[in-house]
Amino acid sequence: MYKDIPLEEALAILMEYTRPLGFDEIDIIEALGRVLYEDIYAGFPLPPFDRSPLDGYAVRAEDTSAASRDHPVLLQVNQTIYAGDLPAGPIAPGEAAAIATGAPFPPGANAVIKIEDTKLVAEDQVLIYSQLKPGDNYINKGDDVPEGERILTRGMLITPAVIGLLASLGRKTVKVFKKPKVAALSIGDELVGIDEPRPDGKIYNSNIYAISAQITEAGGIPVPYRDTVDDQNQIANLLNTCLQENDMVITTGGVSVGKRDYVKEAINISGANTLFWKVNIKPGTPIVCGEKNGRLIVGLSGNPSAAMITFYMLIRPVIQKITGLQQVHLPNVTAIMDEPFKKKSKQRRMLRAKVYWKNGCYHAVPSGMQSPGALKSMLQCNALIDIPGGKGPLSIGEEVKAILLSTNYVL
Ligand SMILES: Nc1nc2c(c(=O)[nH]1)N[C@H]1C(S)=C(S)[C@@H](COP(=O)(O)OP(=O)(O)OC[C@H]3O[C@@H](n4cnc5c(N)ncnc54)[C@H](O)[C@@H]3O)O[C@H]1N2
Ligand code: MOO
Repeated sequence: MYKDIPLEEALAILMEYTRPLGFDEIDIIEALGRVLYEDIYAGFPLPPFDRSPLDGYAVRAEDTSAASRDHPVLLQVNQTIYAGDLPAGPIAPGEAAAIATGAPFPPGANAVIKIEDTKLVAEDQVLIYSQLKPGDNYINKGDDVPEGERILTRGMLITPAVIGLLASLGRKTVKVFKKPKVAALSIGDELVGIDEPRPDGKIYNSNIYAISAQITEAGGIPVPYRDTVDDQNQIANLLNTCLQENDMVITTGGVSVGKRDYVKEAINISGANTLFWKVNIKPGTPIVCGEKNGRLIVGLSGNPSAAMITFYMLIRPVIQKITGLQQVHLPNVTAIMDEPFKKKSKQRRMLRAKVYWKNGCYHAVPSGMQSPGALKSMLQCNALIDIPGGKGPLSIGEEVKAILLSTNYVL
């Protein structure tokens, strides 16, 4: 078992035990936010035929070479092509085809003049008021996506644009990585459920809800369990149930050095192998991690903000890797402190902060009280300022590294 290890080392250990789970085939309409399991190749070009980008007339550009505002050219309209139609036939010299946006080009035409630069003078005669070059307003088949191109790749997050492309290629269903089931359980004699009365000295179990929401946000399926009291055998039994029924287990509370902090012992009793205890990061230091049959148990601090922050740094990338996502690391930016942070910190600290864009660069302010049990400061927190151990206090104007948790408030 490793003890007091750097954050990056803890993450590397967790990642080592993390594998994707296979795939589900689902309707594309259900696929937003899932991760592509398959590479997608274009079975046909997009657009699938040469087409007009405008409502107007398809012409031979050569026929318009003498056209101007004062001396329009008269062409014979030999057909009308609407979107969804096929051309009735080619156009010959001196002819034009009325054409709608998205309609296929007739053979012989090599440009489109927009309707505003023409005037219909009889049912089948049109005046052309400007010159065109071959290829003007002409969309070739495959201009957007050539046939055979690998347009989407395994491991990509499915966005609305991905869904649009799948539909353009006629895909009704798509293979996506399976979501992991992640057990969430909270440990502590002081906890009561939100549907129960709260006697003095007790607190509502908020972690189970916040952590479940973070599991969902990371792409997993949260499976909340009833909270459990500080009893090592009960915790161990519950851990084993959770391990059997889920792909991973997250607990909060009972990981420190108190007499009744039993999660470390319970991991042992459950038959899991302890991988590490304590990570060099404030808040959330006493995090513990075990593994049994390739499934991870991660015990986070009971302190609500500490649990959420260590979740962002250590659990989110793990769940995202199980969901098959290629890009799991949070982006970071350099920001300028707009308020001081007065504490010097022995350990590396993740300071809850609000980052925003001002005068051409990022700025940051602490987002409130930094005590590990204070939750309100997570409300406006869109970033964690990564302060190395031994550094601080931070003064106004100082440059810091800010790890972005979301783009809320950033712009
Ligand atoms: N003597 C020492 N004491 C502590 C140390 C230490 O090194 N020496 N470490 C401190 C640090 S750092 C942390 S972090 C906490 C971690 O404590 P635990 O993970 O054992 O958590 P608990 O003691 O069970 O709870 C801490 C705090 O959070 C509240 N809590 C717990 N569960 C929930 C929940 N589900 N929902 C809402 N709030 C919860 C709990 O009531 C406590 O107030 O230990 C320090 N102590
Ligand atoms: O590591 Mo703890 O969450 O700071 O008090």
